Amino acid sequence: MTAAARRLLLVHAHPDDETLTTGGVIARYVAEGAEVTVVTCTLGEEGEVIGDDWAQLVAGRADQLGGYRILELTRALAALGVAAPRFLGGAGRWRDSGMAGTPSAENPRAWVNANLDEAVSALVAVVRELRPHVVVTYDPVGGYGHPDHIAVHERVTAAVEAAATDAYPDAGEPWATPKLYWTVTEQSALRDGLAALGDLPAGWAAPGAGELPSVPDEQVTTAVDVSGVLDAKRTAMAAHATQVVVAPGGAAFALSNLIAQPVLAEEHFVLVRGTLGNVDVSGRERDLFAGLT
Ligand SMILES: CC(=O)N[C@H]1[C@@H](O[C@@H]2[C@H](O)[C@H](O)[C@@H](O)[C@H](O)[C@H]2O)O[C@H](CO)[C@@H](O)[C@@H]1O
Ligand SMILES: [Zn+2]
Repeated sequence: MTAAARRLLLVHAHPDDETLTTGGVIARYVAEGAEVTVVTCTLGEEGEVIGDDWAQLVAGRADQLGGYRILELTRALAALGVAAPRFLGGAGRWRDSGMAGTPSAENPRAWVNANLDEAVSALVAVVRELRPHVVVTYDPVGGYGHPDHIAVHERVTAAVEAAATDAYPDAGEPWATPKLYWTVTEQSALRDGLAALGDLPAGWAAPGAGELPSVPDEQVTTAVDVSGVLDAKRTAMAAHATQVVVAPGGAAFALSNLIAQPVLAEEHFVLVRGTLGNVDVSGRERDLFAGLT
């Protein structure tokens, strides 16, 4: 398969997720000529805001953060080489549900309250329109347990399966996606990345044991080298300025909780649909499109 023919679809919950866990593969595969589409399911309306400049945009005050995060996402995707954001159901269709246990999950427009059939059929239509060779989404716990991430995992999994059948006949011609992956953080990469961080910026803290999500190394099927595009990934992180701050020197980043996380030179995945392609001596693929002729 030529690089230009390769089609990758990534489905994420909020603006910033695409960069934080898959910004490297987005930039790498765009640079290699693949067709890369990022679909985001909410505008991130319930986010906190780093700094004072845009602090009054939050949900409990002007409630304009979602609109502003469209700009941040546009800038971040530009840094990764993707022309424009794409929101499931159109910008504003579903709202950020907030962290687990917060009242924002009561909002009828919240992603967690979406009509399941409507959400899955919208995802089926995207899959059948784009006919991706590879789809990437979250693992069953949504990475770190955010309700919106868990719902994205469940609905993307259902949609990839349904898209291959004659279900949702109004959503386009069936398409069997060859490979579906979960984006994950490998335990040893996180451990070693944290150990390599030098002094942290004032006010930052190192994570406690187990505070950051990761999976045992043996669960990782695919490790993609993104060392060549880390500057683009850092620029994209910085574009999400209300959500993410990159430490001087670029080795670490933090969200609004100022818990230090390493910027890793590999991004890790678990293949959950499809066949493992050519693997290296460690038994891992090094390419999401491995094995696709
Ligand atoms: C990476 C991600 O999914 N961010 C979400 C998350 O934001 C976190 C949340 O505000 C938490 O309370 C903070 O401690 C943490 O620092 C934030 O990253 O949840 C938000 C609300 O649903 C969402 O907008 C944001 O994109
Ligand atoms: Zn998120």
